[in-house]
Amino acid sequence: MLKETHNSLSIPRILDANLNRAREGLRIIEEWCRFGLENSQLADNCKQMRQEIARWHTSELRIARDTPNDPGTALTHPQEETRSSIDHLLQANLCRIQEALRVLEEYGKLYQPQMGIAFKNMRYQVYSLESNLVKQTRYEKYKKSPLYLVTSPDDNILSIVEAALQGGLTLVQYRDKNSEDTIQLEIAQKLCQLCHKYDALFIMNDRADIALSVNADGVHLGQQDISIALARQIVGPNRIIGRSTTNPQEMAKAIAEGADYIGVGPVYATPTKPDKPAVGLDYVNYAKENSPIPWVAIGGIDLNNLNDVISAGAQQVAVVRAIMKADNPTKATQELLAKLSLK
Ligand SMILES: Cc1ncc(COP(=O)(O)OP(=O)(O)O)c(N)n1
Ligand SMILES: Cc1ncsc1CCOP(=O)(O)O
Ligand SMILES: [Mg+2]
Repeated sequence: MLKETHNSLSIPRILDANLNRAREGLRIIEEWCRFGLENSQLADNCKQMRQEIARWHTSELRIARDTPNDPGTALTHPQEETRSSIDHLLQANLCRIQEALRVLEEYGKLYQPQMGIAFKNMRYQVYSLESNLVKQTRYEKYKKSPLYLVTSPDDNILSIVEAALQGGLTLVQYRDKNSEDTIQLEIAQKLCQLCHKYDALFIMNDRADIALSVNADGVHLGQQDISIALARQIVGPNRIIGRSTTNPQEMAKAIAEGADYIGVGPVYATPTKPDKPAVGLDYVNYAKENSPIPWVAIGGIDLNNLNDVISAGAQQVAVVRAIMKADNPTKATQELLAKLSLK
């Protein structure tokens, strides 16, 4: 099977080690797809790839293994011993799989030409798996966030948002209708890093370009903002796109255009958006009955009326003043979350 010029055991050992590495990495990703995301299609993709790898892992390659004499077994990097989050764990293992597949592609060419081709194809499959996984992981996190903070301009914006994150907030939108682009970019960058430090999602209001440049998790667009199709071109396939809606027609259009979630409101009239009339609880109830995608109630919501919004069917709510103007944003967040968790 081996070409004459490569009849030592070096190449079978390289192939054996990397077949193992790729399989192990895929198994780690598969477990997250299955138990974390409960996504059987992604889990099945991983399984199919593991099975294909197993078919290449013949006894000829396995018997070349010589673990006691492998100088690499004792080598670990401190980064391999710490994983700060699921995202980090997934990233590290996807990287490991891709490296292993590249080794299999290159050294596989010396073993059997078809092996190089097979592992090149698999490398592309893993790129697309990675892309799906990033989106799904983000989207699951979005769906599990009952409370959504939309910011208002404040000199202490970072410390207010951090206080809310300490209270358990997992979803933040940066909304700033007046600052210059350079200021928005700087604040967005800082907020995005802060949110990610707390394992929370960061969404940029209005500006797909800023969302992309700061590596935000998504962008929120209103009826007057750019189209979802254009935003998708700008932010790519893996970021979340939200669209504001005030009635069933706007809801149907946003869904048809591919929004990942919709805003429903303003439920109550609000000084934060004074020119926008309230849509009332009937539209909240309509969303509960009719929206096939996640939706978030927004506008004038606070601790006093939250139960009414929940009773109308809301499972996710967005607030500005209830946190940004609270005396104690950590406590306000905890109180809002406590009510939402009783729903
Ligand atoms: C979650 C959420 N819902 C609605 C809005 C409002 O968006 P839009 O209608 O574009 O108005 P502005 O916020 O841009 O003034 C939102 N930002 N977030
Ligand atoms: C941005 C936005 N979109 C609809 S209502 C609203 C503002 C909500 O602010 P508040 O929670 O302070 O009423
Ligand atoms: Mg807008």
